[in-house]
Amino acid sequence: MNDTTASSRWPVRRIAEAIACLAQVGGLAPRQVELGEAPAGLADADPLNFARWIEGAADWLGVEAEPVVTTYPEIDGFLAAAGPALLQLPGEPRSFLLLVRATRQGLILLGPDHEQRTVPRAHVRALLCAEVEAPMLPRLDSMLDEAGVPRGGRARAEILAQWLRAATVEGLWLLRLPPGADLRAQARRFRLPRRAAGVLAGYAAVVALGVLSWIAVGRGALTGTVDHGWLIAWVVLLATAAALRALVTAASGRLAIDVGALLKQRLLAGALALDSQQVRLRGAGQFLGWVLESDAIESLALSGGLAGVFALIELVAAFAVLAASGHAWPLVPALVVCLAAVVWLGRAYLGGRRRWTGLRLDMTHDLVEQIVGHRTRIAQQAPEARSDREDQALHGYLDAGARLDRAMIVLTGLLPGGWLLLGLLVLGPAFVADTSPAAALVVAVGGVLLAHRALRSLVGGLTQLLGARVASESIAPMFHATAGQERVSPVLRGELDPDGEPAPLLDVDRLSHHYPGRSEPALDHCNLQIHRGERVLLEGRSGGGKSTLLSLLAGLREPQHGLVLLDALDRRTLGLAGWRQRVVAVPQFHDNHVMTGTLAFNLLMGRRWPPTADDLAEAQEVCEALALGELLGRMPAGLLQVVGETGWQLSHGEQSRLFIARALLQGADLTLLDESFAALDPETLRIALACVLERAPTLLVVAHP
Ligand SMILES: Nc1ncnc2c1ncn2[C@@H]1O[C@H](COP(=O)(O)OP(=O)(O)OP(=O)(O)O)[C@@H](O)[C@H]1O
Repeated sequence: MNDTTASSRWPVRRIAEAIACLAQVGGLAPRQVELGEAPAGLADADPLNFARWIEGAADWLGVEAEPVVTTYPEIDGFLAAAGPALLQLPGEPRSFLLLVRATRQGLILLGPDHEQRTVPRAHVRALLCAEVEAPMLPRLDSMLDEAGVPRGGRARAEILAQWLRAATVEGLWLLRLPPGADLRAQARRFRLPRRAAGVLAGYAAVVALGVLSWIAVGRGALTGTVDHGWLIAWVVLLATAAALRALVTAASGRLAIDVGALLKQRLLAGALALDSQQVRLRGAGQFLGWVLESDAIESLALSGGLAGVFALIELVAAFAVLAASGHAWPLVPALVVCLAAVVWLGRAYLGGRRRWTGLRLDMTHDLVEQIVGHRTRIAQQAPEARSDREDQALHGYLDAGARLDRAMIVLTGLLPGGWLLLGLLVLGPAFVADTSPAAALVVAVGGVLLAHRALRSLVGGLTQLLGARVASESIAPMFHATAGQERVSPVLRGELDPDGEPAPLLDVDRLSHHYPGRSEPALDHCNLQIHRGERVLLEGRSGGGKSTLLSLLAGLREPQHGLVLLDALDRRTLGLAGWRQRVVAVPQFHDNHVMTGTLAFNLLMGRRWPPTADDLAEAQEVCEALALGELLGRMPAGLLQVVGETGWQLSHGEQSRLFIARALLQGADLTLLDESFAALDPETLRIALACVLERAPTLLVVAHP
């Protein structure tokens, strides 16, 4: 390691400070909170817990540390584009480099003295890859020596890249703002305000050049001074306007893509942060409606927003031209009246759009519910009664759609056309009576035409913006779902284990839960203690509240009364993410899902994604221990086989074991299984139970005798 790189190395003891400094230097404006020195056990924590602590520490600072696993050949590309990023150096003791950003000269690293230094990218790359390369080097070097090829040449690098093309480099984290962060901060990070101002200034210049070119044409035509030089000047003006317009279009396109990405990220984060119980209560149909609306909001808001702002610029130009035309009265007041009409009609359009969207969402909801319950309907509902409700709903929807169309026609068709007619009528007498100089009339007509174009863009943009507003009203819960998320200071797993009398891992004290609308509580003053290493079987009558208890223990529901403590800490202290890392639940079969994706993703989604090579090896091992090895052998792509609705179909018992494997692989302290063995034959049950007993550190199983 050269001196500069060595002096940029951060020890694990100062990792919290390192993340905070890097976030600050990287423009992520971290929260000003004290993290102090890393916990004593962090240096020796296993990689999974170590990674979780880093991600938790970043979260506490209000930034996101996204783990990255790159392949050996991709590491150069990663270093060239990453930053701010945390790079863990291989080997013991654990240490880090903080990559601020890449430049042409090399990588800018932030050192422990808070100084930034530029080091060659190759140095950092060599350090990160040393461990992966080491086993290959003796064979490679002797091969090169035998062939008489110098060891330092390109051949060595090329052969290594070939040999190690599937090898992975781990221990890399990108620091960035979380998708749920304040939108203004995110916009600043992408320099959106500055770029938007640039686009607007560019468009204003395009409009100004357009007006200037018309002034030039008008002057030339009216004064009869159309010569070669004049023509060239006019062409130059037009060409400049065209080139500038192309630039503005490209810049606004890029701006729209970045704003769209920001919105999408926010909505996705919101969707993931929604309370799962609430989502369930609303039903899949309403959720689908939200997803459709969220798709609409992006395109409507972006195209409408830009069109609207461009139209405002054109309107300002139109007012200026009309004011200078000598016909400011009555053209300027007439244009103001037209704008007032736009506002008034816009309000009517907004009301119609709300009604129409509401009906559409209701119909989407109903349709999905009917698809879900289709077989039941066919079996139980009289055929003649089946379409009554749909007919009524469709009628209402079509009626609302027709009204909305009428409002749209008035707004987008009649209004701009009406203005054009009005403007020309106002100027008509002056034309006929020849009372006004020709130049003034030409300028006035130009102003009327410019205002007509502006009005057309304005109403077009306005209808799209109003559509986006209505869509955003319907998906507001999804958009704001990330707002109230708790932040908790990171706690390293095992750090709290007391040395003396072992406290219970789980301590439930007088826990009660009452479902709304139910006369009896599902749980009433329930007490339970589970110590580390214990295996508890929970039996009880159907409807006795076992699943409710498990959902409370797993953090899927908030306790209404009573306490649930884990290692003597409550959920608020550990945070929802911290709680769910420590307690994993396998809900009843009908509440669990196989995602359409690879088997590996389905197994490791609760542990870490993307997975490391060790994660994949452990997933394979757990599958074999659960008697899924034979199934894996049959799958052509093994762990990478796509499963789920459109993929490889799994039997009931295979799915149950996939859910168990997913839970075991999460590496939680407490595993909760809700009738997970119900679908297994006695032999498979014996194997699966043995695997669970061996691998789950502490276990609570709900089962019927
Ligand atoms: N989401 C819900 N809303 C309202 N009531 C609910 C809800 N979930 C469960 N309940 C009610 O709470 C009570 C306890 O249900 P729970 O599912 O916890 O029982 P259980 O012991 O797991 O039953 P089983 O052994 O049949 O799975 C039942 O009376 C049930 O009807």
